[in-house]
Amino acid sequence: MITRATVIAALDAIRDPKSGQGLVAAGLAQGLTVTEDRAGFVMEVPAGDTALYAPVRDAAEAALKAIPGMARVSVVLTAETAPATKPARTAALSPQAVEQTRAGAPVPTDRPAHVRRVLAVASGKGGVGKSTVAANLAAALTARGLSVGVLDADVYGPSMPTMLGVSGKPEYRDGMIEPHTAHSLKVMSVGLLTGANDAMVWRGPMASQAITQMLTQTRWGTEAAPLDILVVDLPPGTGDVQLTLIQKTPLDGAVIVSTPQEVALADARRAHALFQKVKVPTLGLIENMSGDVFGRGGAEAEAARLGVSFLGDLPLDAALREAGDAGTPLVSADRDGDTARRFAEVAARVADVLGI
Ligand SMILES: Nc1ncnc2c1ncn2[C@@H]1O[C@H](COP(=O)(O)OP(=O)(O)OP(=O)(O)O)[C@@H](O)[C@H]1O
Repeated sequence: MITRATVIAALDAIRDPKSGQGLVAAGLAQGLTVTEDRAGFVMEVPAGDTALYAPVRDAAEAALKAIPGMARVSVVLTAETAPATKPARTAALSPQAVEQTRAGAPVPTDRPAHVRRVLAVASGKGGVGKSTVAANLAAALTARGLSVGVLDADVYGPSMPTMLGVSGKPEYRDGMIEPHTAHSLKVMSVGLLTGANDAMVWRGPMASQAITQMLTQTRWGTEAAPLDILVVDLPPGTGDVQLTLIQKTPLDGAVIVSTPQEVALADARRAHALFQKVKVPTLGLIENMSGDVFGRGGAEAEAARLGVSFLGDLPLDAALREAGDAGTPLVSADRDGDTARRFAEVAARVADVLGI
């Protein structure tokens, strides 16, 4: 029988690199749950500090696994939503896009060519696993035999290059950007325009211009081989950047990812309100990190309150993070696993409501 005191002692033996205090004392073990043979918690750190804290998470995981009798450990490292003001950086935009970035220049809102459906994956709050869900949902849609693209529009922290294992500036050919292909997905990311490790935030007009360009000038499909669905990973939050993006992107629907906690659900409500404002249908809510640490069922109840569908829940599963860190979505790496099956159910509901 593992006691809470044993777990706290193990965690406090690990130092927060910033304050020098033990992890629990430093307030870095949120939602700490200890059951008979399991322990888990969430480490929420400021955006930009995730690289600093990744080894700390690994050390915490190792320390908990070393406790005799411990069967399962879940430590989730998440970043707070990026602050709104960060220095703007110059992105590698095409000459047309630079021209369109001028104040007052019209922004095209055309649909991307040869793409049947455009789906947004959104979250009101950062760090709830939106990108993980987007990558695995996309993989689950390909497993249904659909042709699928992923547009990583998360200007605050583009994670698709890492999660899908793609790198290198995309090529322009015949006036179009050639997307990368990985795990049968066509991939384009805001991170590929400047480099995946280049932490960067664009100002609103620059960001939405870059995304419009990636949306409409990428060769997602051809007349002979159209793309069935493009999954757009939006930046987390419900501010002006998100509003501008969803106004300028021709979306057929949105799914909102939330953890079961009230604070994330409140932000999910705001995200739904934002989509209502611009008349994009919310196809439903997805509960991520469902289970011991955060509880479960919060998103389903919230969906009922909002009058939208509940699309399914996804467990807190360290394998999801490990697969993402290694550049292969878990759904592709372990097709028959329990988590892949849960994603398949969500994908079936999404495909059904979009009529693909
Ligand atoms: N169901 C899960 N089980 C375990 N770990 C998860 C799960 N979902 C996401 N994670 C991990 O949580 C962290 C945050 O996930 P992710 O980057 O997908 O979140 P996000 O909401 O897109 O973040 P951001 O708001 O920063 O863009 C990552 O380390 C990811 O691997």
